[in-house]
Amino acid sequence: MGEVDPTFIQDPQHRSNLSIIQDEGIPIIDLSPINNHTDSDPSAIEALVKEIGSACKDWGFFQVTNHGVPLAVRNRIEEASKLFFSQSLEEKNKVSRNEHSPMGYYDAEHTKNVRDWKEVFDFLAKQPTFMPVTSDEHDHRVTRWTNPSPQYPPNFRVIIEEYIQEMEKLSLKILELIALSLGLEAKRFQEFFTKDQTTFIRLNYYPPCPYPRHLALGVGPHKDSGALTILAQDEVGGLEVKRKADQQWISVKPTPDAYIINIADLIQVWSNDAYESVEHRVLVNSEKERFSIPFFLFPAHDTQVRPLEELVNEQNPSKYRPFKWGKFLVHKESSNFKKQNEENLQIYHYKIA
Ligand SMILES: O=C(O)CCC(=O)C(=O)O
Ligand SMILES: [Fe+2]
Repeated sequence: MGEVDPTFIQDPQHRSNLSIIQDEGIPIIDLSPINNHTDSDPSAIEALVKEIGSACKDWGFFQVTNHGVPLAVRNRIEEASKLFFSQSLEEKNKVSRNEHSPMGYYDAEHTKNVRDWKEVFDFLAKQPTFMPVTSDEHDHRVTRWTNPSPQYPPNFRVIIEEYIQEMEKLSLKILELIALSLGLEAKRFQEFFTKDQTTFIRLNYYPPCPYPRHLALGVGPHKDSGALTILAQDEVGGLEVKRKADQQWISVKPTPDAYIINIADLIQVWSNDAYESVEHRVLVNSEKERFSIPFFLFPAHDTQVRPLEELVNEQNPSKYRPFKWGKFLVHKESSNFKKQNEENLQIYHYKIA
């Protein structure tokens, strides 16, 4: 092993404990009641909504099976991702992210000021995507983000776009179930995603890590921004979720062809804290490389975010001041590079004391 690069070293409080807890883990939810169109039995849907509600409340994380996403579409993007990352650094850097275009390849992402042991390739769902230039409320300038055009592997863009379409469909179905579980109309969240979404997809590649496992992390502890995340992980494992019941890190066992869903910051605010965005992280592996693909469902930059009026009343007043999604995101991204002791600082920033 060579010398340890200090930029990868986690603070002692964030280092991974070597004894991994394997319990039954996050709930696995069968979505066949909504995908089985010939007999959509109302009582089966009701039971499903209950299951989703409990999973959101107790864990903020769950896996779904029988989700309707064709396995071939997933196989194609997983294969393409492997081919892309297997290229030389010089080739990958031809589509690297830069100040003007934050999409594309990047190998130096930091979570809370510590470098992650990973490489990523980011790709927008909508092109162009509009974003505020700064987080300053009085700065009304908006910039256009576009996608890079990787030459290898062949049809990379088409394969990614096909996968994004499937993720969009699945995310809307899950949002309907979440809305129903909160006692809202099924399509309540739809309006936030009909126009100018800022959604993007990330291909993650975690190379084998030569450092002692407790020193570095694939991704440091964090909560996801946006409404929800749909994650495809391969069979290697390494994702851990902080269990709400006792704050223990619990590993998320890979389940073939399942997707992992997690509640992100906006559902926390929309639901006025009924459902919370949960911390998670990724361990490094000394022998095996690992691939994962998160789809981050984000609304339009000018979406005004606040607890939904149906969910606030005198007994349960709004816990957040309204804020603009794009400003929040730009603020959060910029502070990812600063040292922070408090998780999810930006949401607290809008919290009414
Ligand atoms: O790779 C994983 O399993 C999770 C990655 C993650 O949490 C993220 O990219 O936000
Ligand atoms: Fe994440």
